[in-house]
Amino acid sequence: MPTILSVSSHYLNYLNLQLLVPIPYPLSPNQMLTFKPKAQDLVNIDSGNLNDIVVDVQHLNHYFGKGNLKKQVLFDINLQIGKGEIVLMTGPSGSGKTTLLTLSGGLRSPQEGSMKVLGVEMVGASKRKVIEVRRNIGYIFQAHNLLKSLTAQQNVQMAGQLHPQMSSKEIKERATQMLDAVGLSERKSYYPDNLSGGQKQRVAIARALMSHPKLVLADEPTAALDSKSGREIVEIMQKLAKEQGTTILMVTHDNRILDVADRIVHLEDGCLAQNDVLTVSDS
Ligand SMILES: Nc1ncnc2c1ncn2[C@@H]1O[C@H](COP(=O)(O)OP(=O)(O)OP(=O)(O)O)[C@@H](O)[C@H]1O
Repeated sequence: MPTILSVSSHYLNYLNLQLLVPIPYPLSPNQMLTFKPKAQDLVNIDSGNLNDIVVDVQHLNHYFGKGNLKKQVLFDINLQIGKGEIVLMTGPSGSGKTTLLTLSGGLRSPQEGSMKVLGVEMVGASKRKVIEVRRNIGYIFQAHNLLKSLTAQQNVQMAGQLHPQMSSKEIKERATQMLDAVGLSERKSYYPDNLSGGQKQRVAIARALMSHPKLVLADEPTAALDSKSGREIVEIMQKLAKEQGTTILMVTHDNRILDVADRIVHLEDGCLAQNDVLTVSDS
């Protein structure tokens, strides 16, 4: 009898997936998991709306808490991010970076002002619309959220399940291609526990970019890594994003990686410093 592994429902919700069968543990490296997107979520983004502005934030305010405990954490944010742009967001702890990132990713509902992501107004958007947007976004977090019971290859393949137009064969091929691109050709059948921190983060990048997302949101992806691995991670992200025309919004405290940005924006006490343009030298 195989042991039945319970997959966190939080994790599946995050991927907007529904588990069709219990997962026997451990899976053999070649085994393919069967998930399907929840039927009501099968709607596509109309990329005709995009006009090359991927994130368009106007006069956005955000509050936590209610009544006497209500506290404003974002103040009149205005930010436009174009197609293929790599924008780094810096700022002191508590300045609102993660809040702005999670709002941009449809992981939190914006309340006031306007926030268009991939052409969709997220203020007041239905759950269905939000899920539709999220399917076109790749997320990379400091905690890589890999499933321990799945190999590197299977973890990456899971992201392909969000896209019903991709056949199982295509999903497998694309996952292999992405793991090759992040330099993990020799580690595809490894489980996360047998990978280093940098290697796990590479798997997370391969997973985030697996289905050609239009937007990648990364929250301190190098925080847990030594400087060499951190550098490698952002360079891989930069290269893949430029090749695929993907937009990246990345929160970072890591001064050593600022040069990968096309633009740096700075948050201070919930306010965005505007026109903080980085001049990247070619030398
Ligand atoms: N769920 C929440 N409920 C209430 N307050 C929150 C919540 N999440 C964040 N905050 C508050 O909102 C403010 C901004 O937090 P946020 O996590 O966005 O900052 P940050 O710039 O990402 O910080 P760090 O660099 O430390 O991660 C902080 O004052 C924080 O305490």
